[in-house]
Amino acid sequence: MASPLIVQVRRVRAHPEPLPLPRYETELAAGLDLRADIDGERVLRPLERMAVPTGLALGLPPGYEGQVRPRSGLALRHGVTLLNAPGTVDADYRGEVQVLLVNLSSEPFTLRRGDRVAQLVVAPVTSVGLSEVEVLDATARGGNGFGSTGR
Ligand SMILES: O=c1ccn([C@H]2C[C@H](O)[C@@H](COP(=O)(O)OP(=O)(O)OP(=O)(O)O)O2)c(=O)[nH]1
Repeated sequence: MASPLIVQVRRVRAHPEPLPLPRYETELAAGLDLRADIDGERVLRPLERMAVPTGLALGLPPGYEGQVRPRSGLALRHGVTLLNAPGTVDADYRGEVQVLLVNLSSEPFTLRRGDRVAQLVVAPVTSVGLSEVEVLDATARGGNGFGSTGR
């Protein structure tokens, strides 16, 4: 396999029981699991949201982004997902990565220290330049969208 892209990671606070660094849980997994760097427990009531600290800051190389994505198991089993999925971590962001969890179920959800709350996918970014025009090139679809092709 090609050598991996190296991404710098910094722990933003010390803790007597540090969490493991994110890792790929299977050989070809796309995402690195992000853990809740909280003390003890925190209950998310139905429809409550929370910026969950991960304890980590990243130094992504220029030309890359971090996508913070939901974990499907949490979503399916507990109705807990991300408000802003996918969250975007910019390559020039040096603050703590946070996970914007929301509890969309009708039951309280208990979050514990070290729980894996989201996954981080690092992806290349295409940076574009905009060219303003009066007329765009014609296509068969034109302005049709929003279900125009039927169900
Ligand atoms: O789920 C997320 C989304 C963003 N961020 C951090 C990294 C990102 O680089 C920064 C800004 O995010 P974004 O651009 O989405 O937020 P904004 O509301 O547009 O804020 P800003 O005006 O600071 O760009 O916040 C996270 O830690 N988690």
